[in-house]
Amino acid sequence: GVTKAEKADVVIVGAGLSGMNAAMLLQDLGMKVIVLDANDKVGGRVRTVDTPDGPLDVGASQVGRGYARVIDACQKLGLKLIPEDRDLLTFGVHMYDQWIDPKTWAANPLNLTVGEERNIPPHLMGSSIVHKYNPLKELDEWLDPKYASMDISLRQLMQQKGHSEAAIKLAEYSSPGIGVDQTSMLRMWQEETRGALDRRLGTEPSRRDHPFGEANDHKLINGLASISNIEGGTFQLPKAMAARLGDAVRLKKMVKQIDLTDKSGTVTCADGSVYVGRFVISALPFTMLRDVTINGRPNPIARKAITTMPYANTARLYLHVERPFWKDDGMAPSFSTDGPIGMFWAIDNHTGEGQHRAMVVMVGTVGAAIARYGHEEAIQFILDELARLRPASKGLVKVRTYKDWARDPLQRGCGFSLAPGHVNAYARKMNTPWQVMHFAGEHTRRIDYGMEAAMESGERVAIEIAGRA
Ligand SMILES: Cc1cc2nc3c(=O)[nH]c(=O)nc-3n(C[C@H](O)[C@H](O)[C@H](O)COP(=O)(O)OP(=O)(O)OC[C@H]3O[C@@H](n4cnc5c(N)ncnc54)[C@H](O)[C@@H]3O)c2cc1C
Repeated sequence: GVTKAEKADVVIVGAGLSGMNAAMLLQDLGMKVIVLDANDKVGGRVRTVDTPDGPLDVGASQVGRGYARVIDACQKLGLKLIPEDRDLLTFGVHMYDQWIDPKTWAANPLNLTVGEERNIPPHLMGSSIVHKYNPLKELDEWLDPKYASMDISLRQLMQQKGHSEAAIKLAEYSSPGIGVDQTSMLRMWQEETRGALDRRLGTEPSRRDHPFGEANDHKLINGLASISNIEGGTFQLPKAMAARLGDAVRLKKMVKQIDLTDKSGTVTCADGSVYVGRFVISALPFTMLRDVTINGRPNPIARKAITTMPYANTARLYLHVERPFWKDDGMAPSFSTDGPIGMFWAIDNHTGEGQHRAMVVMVGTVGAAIARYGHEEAIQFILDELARLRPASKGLVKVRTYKDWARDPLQRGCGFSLAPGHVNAYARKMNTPWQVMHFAGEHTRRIDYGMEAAMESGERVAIEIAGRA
């Protein structure tokens, strides 16, 4: 039969933080909104899983002290922020198939880097170089055309600055972003510059005793730790936002087609339901929007962004450690490796004794590579590799859950990236509305990152639409 279209002022596609923040703001302005999500739950990349160790965040978990919008939303919705209970134990380094002591690395014969490079621990080469040459001071400067010549890869930057091939090789395992060839420096520096802002909000540099040290400072400033979590798991936030939006949120609505004119947008779902809005907001990652048929006036910039924007992956195996096996083998509890499992994070329970949590964290090229394995196959592969590197861990680690975001059929990645050349090709213009369709989502950020970037983008589109309505 013929389906009658439901009408709204704004039809929002995607019930992640960005889509729902836009929806709440527009609803507050008296507009009728409908939010469509393909999943059977809201939240997108905010997801909490129940485990025998309690609620576990497999997506976003860390709330920075500078997350004004996230913190504000938590306060309004009655959610409690608690200091992050995650201290990473000391890191060892396994590279070239052996254990390396970062303290004696400068004199290690395996160290083929030259000059100053020799003093950089091998697993920090990428991030150190990115930091060293970051010219940005302001949060939105990465988009300033004066930096157009820096829309290049880390390999190109290192070659320009005269770094050794050995240093570039090391950076391959530790560069922020997807890899030394895949990510624009401007994209890496945007994230670095934003991260530095949070670090300046009260964390003393002297306390930064390891690369993730900023998460390690439990000192409260204005009642907030440097990193907080949402009590009960981060999913409490999208859950409370959805409750506030009430029946405006429609689940299991897989959007297939968007037809745009200058007056309205028509959104069609896989189940045949149709929604018409004076405005449409796309709050989908471009990995998903590229599967939606969009009919409208030709828009080469948006098409290029939607179809070519790369996405990084994060895959993590969450473990319960029965007994601290690092006391048996005498090695550093956590480690970084140039092999296929990337990083093992041993997470302190604040006593050093007894049971611990741990995570195998795979990002960058390692995160991309693991996505070729199915769920069970990946778990076995990771456990085998962990047991090979740390035989003492055998039998002492229990799997709590595994999440590979590239294999999530509604996400296909953990976060947007921009390839060398992409900032110049489309990033400065991609947020321009496409007729009545506006673009939200963490990938449309200007100044923020993580969940706060999703919230920032939801606020921006709500203001854009309020201005046109
Ligand atoms: C492993 C991991 C760790 C992270 N850690 C942190 C952290 O500690 N701190 C932090 O601040 N940020 C973190 N982030 C980033 C943060 O989760 C994201 O920036 C943010 O949640 C993105 O929100 P969004 O609204 O842009 O998109 P999403 O959350 O991706 O929302 C998009 C929605 O669209 C839906 N959808 C997809 N296709 C369709 C379709 N065709 N039709 C209808 N609906 C569709 C999806 O189901 C989803 O709900 C992390 C992310 C990951 C993956």
